[in-house]
Amino acid sequence: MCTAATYLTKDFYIGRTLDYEFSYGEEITILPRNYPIPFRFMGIRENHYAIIGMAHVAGNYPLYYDAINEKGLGMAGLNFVGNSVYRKPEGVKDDVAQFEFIPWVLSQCANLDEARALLDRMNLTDTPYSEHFPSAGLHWILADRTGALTIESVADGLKIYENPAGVLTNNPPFDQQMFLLNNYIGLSPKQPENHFSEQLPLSCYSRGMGALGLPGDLSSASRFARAAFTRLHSVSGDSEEESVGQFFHILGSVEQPRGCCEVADGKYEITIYTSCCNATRGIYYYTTYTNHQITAVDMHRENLDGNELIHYPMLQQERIFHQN
Ligand SMILES: C[C@H](CCC(=O)NCCS(=O)(=O)O)[C@H]1CC[C@H]2[C@@H]3CC[C@@H]4C[C@H](O)CC[C@]4(C)[C@H]3C[C@H](O)[C@]12C
Repeated sequence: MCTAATYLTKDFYIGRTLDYEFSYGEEITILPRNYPIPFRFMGIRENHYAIIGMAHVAGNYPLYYDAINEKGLGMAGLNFVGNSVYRKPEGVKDDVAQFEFIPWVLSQCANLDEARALLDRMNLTDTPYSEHFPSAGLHWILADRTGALTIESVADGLKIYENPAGVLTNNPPFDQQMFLLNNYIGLSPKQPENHFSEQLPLSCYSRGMGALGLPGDLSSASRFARAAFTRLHSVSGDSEEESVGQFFHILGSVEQPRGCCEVADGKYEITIYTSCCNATRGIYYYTTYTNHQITAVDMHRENLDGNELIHYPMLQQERIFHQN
């Protein structure tokens, strides 16, 4: 499972957890402005916005999982297995292979409005990257500081939803996830009043009882509700440290410790990495399962006019600061 979220303070942030039982060997990857992007059906784009994100680099091609561009637009792909249905290229609309979706949007759209117009004329195809990489069943969150969309290619077409919750997890489809939030209409960060019965002398015996009933398990619908509640009630200062710190707390509410989600005999899904991109400033922050120190890769510290891919492996070593 995975969870993605957006966050707005002075700057705009977007990030995700990547939860799985193994890693594909992903790296923080910068696609500079003059690195030609070959699209399967749409020609080669020689010049474009610079992009930074997490990608598996295959044959010098960045297969992005999540990324931002230099204009402040961000996007993340999350598993949507069993519901995603892609089409064949038709030569009518813009045919875009599922694995090219993130570079397709981020290379040419400066904001959500431009992306909406692009999505209106797009056909998402099932074309695999190669025989080693069959097309992944995904859905996406696409966001800038003005709002967020969820994009789902399903049996009856390409669905584009406004996403006022600012979070995305996995199944079920997004409209059902939003509907299920109705179940939690009574939840609040404030202490509850006794609406149960005036005939009983009920009272709060602990702090935090306003959100009693918020699900604590790791299922996708439960993570959706928990991440949405945490994000929508989030309070932080607007400095970079406070914003990034708070963002990691939002996604920390849905992180997966090894042992709680068994996917096969003795195999467990864990939060392999958590990212937080400052989309305004082009900085990719991350932590990994084994390294809690927030580490940053800043696209503007690289030559963005270059034409070579730049990639950094995630630092995995936990560093404990010994205070005495
Ligand atoms: C496995 C991950 C989702 C984790 C998740 O959600 N786990 C819950 C399982 S469950 O929801 O409970 O069933 C997803 C998220 C992004 C994906 C890559 C996107 C680029 C590229 C697209 C190509 O077409 C295929 C290879 C490719 C490298 C993809 C591999 C893999 O698919 C990645 C890593």
